[in-house]
Amino acid sequence: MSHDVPKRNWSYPTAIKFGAGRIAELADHARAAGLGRPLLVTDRALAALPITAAALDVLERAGLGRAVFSDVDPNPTEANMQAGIAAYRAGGHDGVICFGGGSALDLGKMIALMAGQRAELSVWDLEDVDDWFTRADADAIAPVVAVPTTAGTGSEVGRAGVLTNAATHRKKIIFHPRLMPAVAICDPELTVGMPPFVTAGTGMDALAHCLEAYCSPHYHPMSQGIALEGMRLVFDNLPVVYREPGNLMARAHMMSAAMMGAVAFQKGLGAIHSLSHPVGAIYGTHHGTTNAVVMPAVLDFNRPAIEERIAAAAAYLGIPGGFDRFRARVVALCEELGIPKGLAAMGVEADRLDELTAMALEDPSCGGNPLPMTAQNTRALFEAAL
Ligand SMILES: NC(=O)c1ccc[n+]([C@@H]2O[C@H](COP(=O)([O-])OP(=O)(O)OC[C@H]3O[C@@H](n4cnc5c(N)ncnc54)[C@H](O)[C@@H]3O)[C@@H](O)[C@H]2O)c1
Ligand SMILES: [Fe+2]
Repeated sequence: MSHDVPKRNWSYPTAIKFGAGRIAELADHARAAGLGRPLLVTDRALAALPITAAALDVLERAGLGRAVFSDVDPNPTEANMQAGIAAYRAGGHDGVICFGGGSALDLGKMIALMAGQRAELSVWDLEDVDDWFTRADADAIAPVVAVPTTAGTGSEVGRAGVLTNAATHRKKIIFHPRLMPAVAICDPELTVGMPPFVTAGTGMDALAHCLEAYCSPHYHPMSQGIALEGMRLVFDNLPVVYREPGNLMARAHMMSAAMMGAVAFQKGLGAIHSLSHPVGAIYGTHHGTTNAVVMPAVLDFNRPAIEERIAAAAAYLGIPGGFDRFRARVVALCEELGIPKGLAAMGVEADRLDELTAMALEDPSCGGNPLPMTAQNTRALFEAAL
């Protein structure tokens, strides 16, 4: 019966240097990854913070310079990428240090991916569809060192970046197997200064990755286990870091949960992400916060397909009472974290739901949802989440 065994491509993460204070090792790991003239890519707000100056000091003391590119928007765009490529080429750099949240990490990865490619290749030709990545010259991809300062996207252990096409208002997942950072430096001290709403939203992104991976129907038992334990880490630690920003152990657990979510979601994402991507592309809302807002409605939507599976998760997580209590726990967590009560509270307009529905159905995350998504049920889902 060997023909019943599914064919799958699994890939597991990069080297991870985990622990408080490990940013002090940045120059050593950058050199080991082959970087002699790195460009540190971060965003404008982070560029002004002491954690960034301290990281640059480490590089400078080791003779690696302190070149920075910080023209990065939240939900970064192709224009950000082109400006970054120009800075990379002008500085004669030989690799990228991605320093920040998902926006800076992804944009840094896009610069590393595209700076050495032939001029005719558009980044949109490398969308995560079929084997489009083969259009890129793999040997031209610059090495990347990733330093997350949020605990949510897990981009530091992933092979993709999310880029917004400002012309079409589409958020696209750009993928290449060689885009995996050579090393990720995960220092929980870097996440302590996140504003509370960023702590909340990014932590809910990690939960969304674990939850969607766990519920996805695809066969991937390793991801299944990782997603379940990732959910436990979020439920146990996200309220703690929100209340006590300086709790380093809880911050460390959230960094682990973020990476576990990203490792797990190679199993698949689902309706949470397919709804959230168009909302983020049109309204510029924070990704993880948007995921949290739609999460209860998506749980209800998928209930017929996931009720038993969620009951099993609830039992593992110490939430007695099956699906209903699990859902109630998600809602209570959102309330505790001050997550907006619906998409309307984030500025989403009812008269744009048809457009958002069409965009959600184009999003590749749909494919991992436990139930098929149609124009009718997706529009109804948006209404429920409004
Ligand atoms: N590559 C992936 O697999 C993947 C997965 C999920 C999401 N994403 C993408 O990542 C982006 C979101 O990333 P994010 O949620 O990490 O937010 P973000 O990178 O947009 O950062 C949010 C805000 O927090 C600030 N900030 C970050 N770290 C800080 C710190 N330590 N102290 C103070 N301020 C800090 C930033 O300056 C920014 O203003 C979206 O574009 C999303 O689509 C990517
Ligand atoms: Fe996400």
